[in-house]
Amino acid sequence: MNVRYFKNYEELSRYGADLLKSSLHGLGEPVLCAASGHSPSLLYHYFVESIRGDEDYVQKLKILALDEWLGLSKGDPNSCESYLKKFLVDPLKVEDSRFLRFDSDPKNPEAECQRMKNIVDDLLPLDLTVLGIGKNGHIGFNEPSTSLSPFCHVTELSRESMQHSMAQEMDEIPKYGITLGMSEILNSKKILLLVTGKGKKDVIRELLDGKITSKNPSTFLLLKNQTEFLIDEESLAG
Ligand SMILES: O=C(O)[C@H](O)[C@@H](O)[C@H](O)[C@H](O)COP(=O)(O)O
Repeated sequence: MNVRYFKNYEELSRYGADLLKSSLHGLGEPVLCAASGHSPSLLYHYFVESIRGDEDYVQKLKILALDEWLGLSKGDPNSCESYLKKFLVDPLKVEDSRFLRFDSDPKNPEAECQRMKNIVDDLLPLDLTVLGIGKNGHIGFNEPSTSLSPFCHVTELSRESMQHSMAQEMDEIPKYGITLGMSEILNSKKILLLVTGKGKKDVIRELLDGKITSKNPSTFLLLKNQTEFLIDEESLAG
C-alpha cells in the first residue's frame, strides 16, 4: 500500500500535481480521468500552472469526467462538467472533442451509460485517475452497498452525496448520479486517491485497516498496487 502523509491540503496538492505531471508526461495521448469536488481543486490548479506553456503536452491530453449529477440542466454551474471546465479544460484550452463527459440531463440515462461505457472501453486502460473520497467511503458515485457495479451506471445518491458541498448551491438536489464503475476505475494504470477534508476520519481508518468491503468502496483501491494514497494529516483528526 503506497501511503504518503502530508501536513496539510496545500502540501498534498503540490505533491499530487507533480506526480500527475510526471506520470502523464511523455505518453502519446494521455488520458486523465478526473474527479470533481474540493479534494482535487488545488492539485488541478498547480497542475495547470506547471504545464500551461507546454503546448505539445496539452494538445494531446484527454480529460475524462469521472461522474455527474443526474438531472442538472446543461451548463449548470454546479455540474461536474462545469467544474472540470473551470479547473482543467478552459485554463488548459483542451479542445472540446478531447473532453469526454456525461450528459447531466439525458433523455435516456441507461443509453447515456452505454455511450460513456463505449467511450471508456476505447480508452482503457486509463493512464491516470484522480479520486477524492466521500464521507461514506464512496469513490465517484460508487456508493456503499451490498454490491458494487463494474461499469458506467446510474446510482441512487447517498445522504452524504446529497449533502456534498457541490450540491449546496443547486436549486434542486439530484437524487441520482451517473458514474464510472469500479472495474473502469481500477482499470487505470495509476490512481491517486486524495484523502483530505473533514468528516472522513472513520472511513480513512477503515481503509488503512486494509480490509476490502463494499460498505466502503474506497477499500477496493487496495487491490491495485498502482494506487497512491495521499493523506492529509488534518483529515485524520476529524
Ligand atoms: O466529486 C466527485 O467527482 C466525486 O463524485 C466524489 O466522489 C468526491 O470525490 C467525494 O465526494 C469527495 O468530495 P470532496 O473532495 O469535495 O471532499
